[in-house]
Amino acid sequence: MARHLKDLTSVFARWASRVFSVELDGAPLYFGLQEIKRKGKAPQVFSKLQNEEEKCYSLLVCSSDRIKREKFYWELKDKLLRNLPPGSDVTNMSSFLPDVKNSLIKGYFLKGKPENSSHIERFLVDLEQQDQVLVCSYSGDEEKQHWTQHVWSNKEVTLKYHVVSAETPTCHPSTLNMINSDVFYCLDEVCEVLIKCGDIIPEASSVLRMLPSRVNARGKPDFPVVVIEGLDATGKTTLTESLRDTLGATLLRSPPQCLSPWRARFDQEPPLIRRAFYALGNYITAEQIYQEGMKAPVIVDRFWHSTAAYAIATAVSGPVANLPQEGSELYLWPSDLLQPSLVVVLTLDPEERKRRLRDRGQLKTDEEEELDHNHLFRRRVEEAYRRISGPDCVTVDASPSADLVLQQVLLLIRGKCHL
Ligand SMILES: Nc1ncnc2c1ncn2[C@@H]1O[C@H](COP(=O)(O)OP(=O)(O)O)[C@@H](O)[C@H]1O
Ligand SMILES: Nc1ccn([C@@H]2O[C@H](COP(=O)(O)OP(=O)(O)O)[C@@H](O)[C@H]2O)c(=O)n1
Repeated sequence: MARHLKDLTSVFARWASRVFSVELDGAPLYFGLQEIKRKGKAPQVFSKLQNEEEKCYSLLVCSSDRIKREKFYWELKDKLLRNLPPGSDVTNMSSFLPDVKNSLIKGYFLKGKPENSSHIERFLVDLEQQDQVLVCSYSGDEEKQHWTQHVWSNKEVTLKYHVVSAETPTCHPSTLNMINSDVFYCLDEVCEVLIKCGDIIPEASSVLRMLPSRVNARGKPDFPVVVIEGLDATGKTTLTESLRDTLGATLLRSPPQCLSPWRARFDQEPPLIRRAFYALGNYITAEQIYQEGMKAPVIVDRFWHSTAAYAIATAVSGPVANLPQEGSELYLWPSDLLQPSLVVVLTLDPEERKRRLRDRGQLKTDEEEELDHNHLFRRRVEEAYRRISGPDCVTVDASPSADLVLQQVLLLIRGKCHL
């Protein structure tokens, strides 16, 4: 057995209990495994194959080093699209043990034309030799009613399972691995990721140096702290600047100015690393809030709500129903991070938001770009904002004039913060 398969004893111990999810046309289709052949219809993933002769493969990225694993998975899609013959199809897939935390393994599902199978298989054998991926191929019987999964190891097929339909899991599989991977809940976990990725991203150590040596990220300042949240172009900058001027407050933002030189660099990295960067930004901003909040009220443009809501909304796909359920621990505020006195989320009709974006004519992050043409993503972000608890957020309609929005938020601040 190949070395990486030995390393994966725990994965194989429960291999037959695993469920596999393949994303087709944006929706996940699930299948499971059985050791004994039983009668039944082929799972949808296979019955949906356009061309009956198509060959299918799955690649699961299994390195035990999570930084390398995320980075390899992140870069693998491009590598597949570059190296596979034309006409091959690559979609996202994953494998997990239902309800078992941290059991999710991410990968890709491939379909190729039968005439390209030797080319594809040569490429997959090479890939497997890199000890980072677990390759399976799938074959159907004559009537394509019954499918078998062949687990590869060192160019050989070592295990075979019968493929069967599986029920849709009660929670989206991505939520199984979210804690301290997509969303961070304590500074130590954030630092651990950034320290470990120093080998492949030298900038990580410069970023870590921006963290004050004695962080008082949980301290409570004397003056109120008001966070303004919302999607891009909902009017956060306009409102936060007016609040600063009206209240004689200090205006801060997360990520803080000191991280600007590295932001574009970390925006290109896989979620684990990118989210750790933004999470660190919140802890640096928290320290600044504490210092400034001893002298005057503080207004903050984006904070932990942004980091968590975008991360959760990106990690799950599909409709809002796929988000972690309301009340889930995933929406809990980190216990070591300063809690603002008030969080206001600005909401805006999608058409008006687009109009403001166009008028501003600015470049957007890929995620903001995504918000524009993916209304499901936008709805997931807005709903995740709403579900985050401890401080909860108050939603304010940002479509009236800038002055009316300001007056409304001032009323909220006066009511909640006694200013
Ligand atoms: N209440 C408002 N009504 C109309 N236009 C607004 C309002 N608030 C902001 N804008 C305009 O919309 C655009 C986006 O606002 P901005 O404050 O930069 O948003 P954000 O900081 O949330 O990205 C700007 O051109 C701004 O002048
Ligand atoms: N505190 C923060 C702020 C931004 N972000 C990320 O940064 C992106 C939005 O930043 P942006 O610069 O476009 O926002 P605006 O300040 O332009 O409204 C989102 O994609 C978030 O993923 C974050 O994760 N945490």
